[in-house]
Amino acid sequence: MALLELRNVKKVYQQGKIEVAALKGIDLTVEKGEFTTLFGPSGSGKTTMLNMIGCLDKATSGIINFNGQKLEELSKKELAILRRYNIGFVFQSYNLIPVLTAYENVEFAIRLVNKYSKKELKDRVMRILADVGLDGLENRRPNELSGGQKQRVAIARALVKEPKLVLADEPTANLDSKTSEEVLEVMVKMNKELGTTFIFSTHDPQVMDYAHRMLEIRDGLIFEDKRGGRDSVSD
Ligand SMILES: Nc1ncnc2c1ncn2[C@@H]1O[C@H](COP(=O)(O)OP(=O)(O)OP(=O)(O)O)[C@@H](O)[C@H]1O
Repeated sequence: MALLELRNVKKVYQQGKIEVAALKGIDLTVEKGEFTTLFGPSGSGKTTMLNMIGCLDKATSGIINFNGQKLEELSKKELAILRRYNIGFVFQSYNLIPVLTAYENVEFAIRLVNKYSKKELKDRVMRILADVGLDGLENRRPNELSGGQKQRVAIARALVKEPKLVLADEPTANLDSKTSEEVLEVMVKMNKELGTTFIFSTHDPQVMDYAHRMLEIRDGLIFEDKRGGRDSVSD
C-alpha cells in the first residue's frame, strides 16, 4: 500500500472577495521510502501542497489518503494526533524555540509523543543529534549555532519520533551552497538508514540531484513527474 495518495486535490483560498485556486486537481502516489522534491515557480502551489499533506490545512475538495486513513474523514483532534505521531516538519526558518538548547528542542518534540521511558527518551535524543552531526553541541541554544547547525537540529527534531513522513518547505533556502549540501546529505542519510519518506519543496537546482523523484508544479498542477538521479532505498 502506498504511504500517500492524493486524488484530484483542489485548494481554493479566499483573498478578500477574490478566490485563488492554489491547487487545481493534484493526483499523486508516494511510496514508503521515497525522497521526493517539489519544484516550480513562486506561487505555483508547493507550500499549499505540503500544508494539505501535513494536515496543517484542509483541501477544498478531493481525497488525501495517508497510511490508509482518509484525511477528510478525520476530526481536527484526530488530524492533530495523526500529525503528531506520523509527520515531521522542517521549515526554511528552522522554527526552533530560542530559549531551549539543541537537546531540549529535540526532546520537546518527542515528549509530546509520550511513548518512551525517560532513559529511552534521552538515548533517542542523543543518538539522533549524533546522527545529524551535532555531537558535542547539545547544550547550545539556537543563537549559538550556525544556519546549517540550526537546520540539523530541526531535522533531528523532525526525525526523533520516527515519523513515517518528513515534510520540508525549502529547507536549504537560507543556507549557502556548501551548507545546503551538508544538510541534504544528512537528509539522504536518514532516508537511507531509517527508510523515512521525505517530500520537500525547493527552488534550488542543486537539491534536485539528491532526489529520487522530481515533481514540477506549475499553476496548481503537476506538470512533470520525473525519476531523479539517486537510487531508491528499496533498491
Ligand atoms: N493563506 C492564503 N490565503 C490566500 N492565498 C494564499 C494563501 N496561501 C497561499 N495563497 C496563494 O496560493 C497560491 C499558491 O501559493 P503557495 O504558497 O502554495 O506557492 P509556492 O509554490 O509555495 O510559492 P513559493 O515558492 O513562493 O513559496 C499563490 O497564488 C498564493 O498567493
